[in-house]
Amino acid sequence: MTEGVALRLSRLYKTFGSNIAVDHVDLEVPAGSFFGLVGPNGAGKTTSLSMAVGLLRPDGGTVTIFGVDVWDDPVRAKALIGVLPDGMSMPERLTGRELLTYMGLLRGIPARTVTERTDELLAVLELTDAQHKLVIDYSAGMRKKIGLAVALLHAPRLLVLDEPFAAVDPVSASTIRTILQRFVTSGGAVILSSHVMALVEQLCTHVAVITRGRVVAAGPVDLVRGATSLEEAFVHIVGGRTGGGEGLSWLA
Ligand SMILES: Nc1ncnc2c1ncn2[C@@H]1O[C@H](COP(=O)(O)OP(=O)(O)OP(=O)(O)O)[C@@H](O)[C@H]1O
Repeated sequence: MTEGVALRLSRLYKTFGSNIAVDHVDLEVPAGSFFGLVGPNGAGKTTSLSMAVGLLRPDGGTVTIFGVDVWDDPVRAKALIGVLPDGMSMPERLTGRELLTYMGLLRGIPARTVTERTDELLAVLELTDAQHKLVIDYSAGMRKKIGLAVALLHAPRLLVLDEPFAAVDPVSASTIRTILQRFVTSGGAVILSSHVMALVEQLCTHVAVITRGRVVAAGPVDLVRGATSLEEAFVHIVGGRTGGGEGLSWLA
């Protein structure tokens, strides 16, 4: 059933030289779900999400967004998604307001609607005071917030967010959480990557654990974590810790 699936990755595959970054990943993000993608550093999260949104061409497999193939019909697919990439490259020599206006007009949104939405997004994300400052002069957290505003501007049905809470202060994080929860409640779907298990546990309805390019567990959060916390389940699934207790004796 295509309508019930916001994002489907099928046998997604990507190599960089001899390194298999994404190894035949299958993933289904149900419409109306809040989906967390977790995994150790270098697991393949960013690579998977970049392919999912049409930023990086896969070596194999397919991606569909509400049934639209991202690589066969990118224009239709991209109208359905809002993207917050990791280490995003934005036109940084624009002010926050100019950036939103530019992106809105580029998306073909009528000018008056762009202005209304820009005002609202800047206010909700507490960026009104910084609206006339160049994005290049924004802090890391402010960049995340303006990036999120860009992702929301065209009222997408699926949000794909790479580490949306990294460098964001607790008050802003709480604002972003509320916005995302409202987005999901009103029928949208969100997939986000994060290293913060407590946040994924609290926010997400579904989670997938990816390690060495493979999905090793996926499903509703309650099922994946079982009777433990998500963090314990994660450590168990991903394969133990090195502990950090040995070595580095010169530090003592
Ligand atoms: N442009 C690239 N060129 C070469 N190798 C790459 C490139 N991008 C990613 N990789 C490799 O692909 C693998 C997956 O990287 P990816 O960035 O997807 O991991 P991640 O799960 O997002 O990690 P993190 O949590 O540290 O952000 C890693 O081994 C990485 O070194």
